[in-house]
Amino acid sequence: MSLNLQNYQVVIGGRQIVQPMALTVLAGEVLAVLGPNGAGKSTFMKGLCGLRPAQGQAMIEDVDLLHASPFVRSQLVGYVAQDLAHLSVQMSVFELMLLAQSGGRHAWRVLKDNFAKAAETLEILGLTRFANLKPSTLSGGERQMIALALALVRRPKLLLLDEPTSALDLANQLHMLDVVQAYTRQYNIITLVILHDMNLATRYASKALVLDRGRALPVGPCREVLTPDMIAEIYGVHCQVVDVDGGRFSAIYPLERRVSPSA
Ligand SMILES: Nc1ncnc2c1ncn2[C@@H]1O[C@H](COP(=O)(O)OP(=O)(O)OP(=O)(O)O)[C@@H](O)[C@H]1O
Repeated sequence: MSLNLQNYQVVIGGRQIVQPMALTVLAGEVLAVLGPNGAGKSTFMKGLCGLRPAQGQAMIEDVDLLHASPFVRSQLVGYVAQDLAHLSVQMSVFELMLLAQSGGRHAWRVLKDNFAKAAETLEILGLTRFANLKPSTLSGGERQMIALALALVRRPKLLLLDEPTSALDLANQLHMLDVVQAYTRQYNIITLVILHDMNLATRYASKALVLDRGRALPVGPCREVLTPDMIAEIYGVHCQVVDVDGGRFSAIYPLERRVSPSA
């Protein structure tokens, strides 16, 4: 299984937000999506799950996501948005975990295995203690973890995460991305994750896609893409890359801003 984008682009109100691009991501891979503020990362991702008017082709398992029905798309794609306002409902986390498995059907019945999947997913993420609480009573970071659980409980083939760690403390950033990486490998799915933190990207993603004003730079392994030269050119920041823990990790350390950022 793979995700194949051909001539994929997003135009909104006559403005080309994502320029025509091609991309292949293989099953079991985590692809980090990076780029400056306003580069088009969220729009790129929303186009794949039908929330923005994308053109071209986005094939997964012989289905073109751009022409699939919302129900078919919901069976294939799990999406965690940046804005989690939709979690402010008068339902408990466990009820939402059951609802998430309905795939958007109007006539919805709770199936026997829906309960087991909901409980198991909360357990994997260490969220069982929140099952009977309403998301509105949880912290921003806890809600981000719940949003991931709601995406995973539907066993997606394509997992799309828009800055999933933005509200998480250091331990939970690692916990969330450990789970995402392990889940991606274990279930052989495809994960695209928007991250601003390049160190998290190099640690958890096998490849990186950098968007610059809607234009996709060539995709490759994080260490080959996230170089000081690229960061200086695209972000206007002078960085040093250092090996950490005997080369097990590489860390990108910003030294100084070279030019004023555009956003
Ligand atoms: N619905 C919309 N209508 C018109 N323009 C939009 C819409 N959504 C996004 N844009 C524009 O598209 C550009 C890219 O926005 P997008 O949110 O995709 O960027 P991003 O890379 O995710 O940014 P950030 O890192 O700040 O979240 C911005 O200039 C934004 O104003």
